[in-house]
Amino acid sequence: MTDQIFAGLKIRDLKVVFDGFVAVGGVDLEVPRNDIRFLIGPNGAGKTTIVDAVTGLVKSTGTIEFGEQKLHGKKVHQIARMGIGRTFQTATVFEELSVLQNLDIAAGAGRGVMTMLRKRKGVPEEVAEALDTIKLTKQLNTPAGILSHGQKQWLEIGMLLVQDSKLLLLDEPVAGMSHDERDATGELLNEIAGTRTVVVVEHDMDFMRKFARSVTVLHQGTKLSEGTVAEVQGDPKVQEVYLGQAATEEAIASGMVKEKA
Ligand SMILES: Nc1ncnc2c1ncn2[C@@H]1O[C@H](COP(=O)(O)OP(=O)(O)OP(=O)(O)O)[C@@H](O)[C@H]1O
Repeated sequence: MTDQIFAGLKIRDLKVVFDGFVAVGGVDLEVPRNDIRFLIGPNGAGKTTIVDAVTGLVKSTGTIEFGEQKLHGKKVHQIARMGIGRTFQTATVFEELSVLQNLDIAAGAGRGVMTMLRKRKGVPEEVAEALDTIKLTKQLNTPAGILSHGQKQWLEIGMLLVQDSKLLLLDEPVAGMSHDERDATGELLNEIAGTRTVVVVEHDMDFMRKFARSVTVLHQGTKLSEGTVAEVQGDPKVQEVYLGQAATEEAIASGMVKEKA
C-alpha cells in the first residue's frame, strides 16, 4: 500500500547546519493546501532558514515535498518552476519599470525569447487578474519605485501570482506597513489562499492573530508548538519562550505574554 500524497507542503526531519551551528534541527512541518500558516518565534529561531531551505537557497537534509513534487535536492530555479514562490523582507521589484512591466517580466519568466519579444495586444489575462487581486490596476503605468512600501510588497506578491506559484512563502510581509496596509495585506492573503497555500514568517502578532489560519512556533531551530492562534497563545511553553526572551516590553506588547514574570 502506498502512502496517500499530502496536498500541501510536507517537510520531514529538516536540518540546516551552518559551519557546525544547527540553525534548523530536525523540523517536521505539514501545511495543508489553502492554509495560511504563520511561522513565529524569537529572533534566530530558524524561520527564514526553513523558507530558504524550501526554496533551495540553503543546503539542507531531510525531505521537502509539495504535493507530489519533491523539492529537496533541487536547484533554486527548478523549485521556482515547480510553483514555489517567495518574497523577501525588502521587496525586489524593478524600480524604474512600471507595475505592468514588472508583472509582464514575471509572467514571461520561463517563456521563450521570441514569445517575450512578440508584441502582445493589451494586458495578458493572468496579468490583469493579478493586478486586480493586488489592487494595483489604477497604478498600471506607475513606476514601481514610487509605489508605497505596501504596494511594492503587493506587486512582489503579484509577480508570484502571474508565475502561477501554488505555494507562497512570505518573509515578514507587513514589516514597515501602515495599519491599513496590513489589513489590506491580510485580505490579500485570504484571497490568495482560496486557490493556493500560504506560509508567512512574521513578528507582527496583531497581524498573526487576525489572519493566521494556523501557527507553528519555532525556537532555537526546533518546533515548539503548533495549532490555532488560541492554542499556541495558551501553550505554557510558548509563553515561557517569549518570557525567556527577557520579558521585554516587546514580548509583552506582542501579546504572547501577559505581564512581566
Ligand atoms: N548564512 C548563514 N550563516 C551562518 N549562520 C546563519 C546563516 N543564516 C542564518 N544563520 C543563523 O541561523 C539562525 C537562524 O536564523 P534565521 O534567520 O532562520 O532565524 P529567524 O527565526 O528567521 O530569525 P529573525 O526573526 O531574526 O529573522 C540564527 O542564529 C542565524 O544567525
